[in-house]
Amino acid sequence: MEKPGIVITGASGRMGQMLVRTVMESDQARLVGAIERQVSPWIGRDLGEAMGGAAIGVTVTDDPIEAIAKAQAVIDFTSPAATVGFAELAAQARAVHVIGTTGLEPEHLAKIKAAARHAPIVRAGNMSLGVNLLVGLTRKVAAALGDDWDVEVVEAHHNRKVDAPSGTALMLGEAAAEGRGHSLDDLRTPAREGITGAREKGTIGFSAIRGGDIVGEHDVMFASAGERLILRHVATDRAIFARGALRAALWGQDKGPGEYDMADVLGL
Ligand SMILES: NC(=O)C1=CN([C@@H]2O[C@H](COP(=O)(O)OP(=O)(O)OC[C@H]3O[C@@H](n4cnc5c(N)ncnc54)[C@H](O)[C@@H]3O)[C@@H](O)[C@H]2O)C=CC1
Ligand SMILES: O=C(O)C1=N[C@H](C(=O)O)C[C@H](O)C1
Repeated sequence: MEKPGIVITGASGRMGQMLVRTVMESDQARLVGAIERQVSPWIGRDLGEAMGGAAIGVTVTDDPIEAIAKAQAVIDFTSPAATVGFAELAAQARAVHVIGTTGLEPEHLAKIKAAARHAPIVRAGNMSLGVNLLVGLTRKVAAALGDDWDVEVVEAHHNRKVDAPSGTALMLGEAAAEGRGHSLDDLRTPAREGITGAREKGTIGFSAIRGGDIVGEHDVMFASAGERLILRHVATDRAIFARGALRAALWGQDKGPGEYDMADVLGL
């Protein structure tokens, strides 16, 4: 059987380039397309050459309809508005859509849900094995410790990141809330600034650091009187996200329409 053909969106981005390398090195998938924005200087160029290497016979395009029509999977780490458009096109092509994009608002999620009626969509704010294990640990620790343990999620990322809190921080916050039998919407504290008043018992707070080339660091802090428990994940290489995304694209090949996450892919 032919290996699944993969299209990478946002191919010139930090994750896009990492995904291209990961798919090219894989013996289980073929790279069949690379999409960028119309304004990108990479449009019309051979992808391998644009990345500073040898030609690979894939031309970067700003025509997602043509590129996605020949794909069995679309791996997409771009922006919320772009991702919604790609979800519709991947659904029309009955291709697996792997979404790593973060910063998605309820209106984007509603459109993604609609697209998932026609094809499988795997979406996660973090595609690494370590973070997805940490999500499960966070749920368990939050359930074991009562709400006299304050939960704070602290994340740090590079200075080009545009959304906060990170998608991972929100996954961890949601897991802590679930452990306490709530949804994050019930327990989330607004960002702190000025005279905020004392901390409300049982709530979940978020802090975001942006600087330099930090790949991604997340702490879930449980703070009580006299002690603190901190669960930590540190990403030092974007390859962990790209490997997870390719794994999701391959896993989705025999799945029916629907919304899935990395816990499904990893069997957690
Ligand atoms: N779920 C996960 O494991 C991870 C998620 N991310 C998320 O992935 C997203 C991208 O992150 P980076 O690669 O660091 O950003 P980036 O800014 O380096 O790359 C994004 C790329 O998407 C392209 N793009 C935007 N709109 C487009 C459109 N309409 N058509 C085609 N291309 C388009 C941009 O030109 C750019 O090249 C962010 O939301 C980030 O939070 C990043 C790392 C891991
Ligand atoms: O933008 C990034 O870089 C990352 N984004 C994801 C997030 O928002 O959590 C995953 C990872 O932390 C890197």
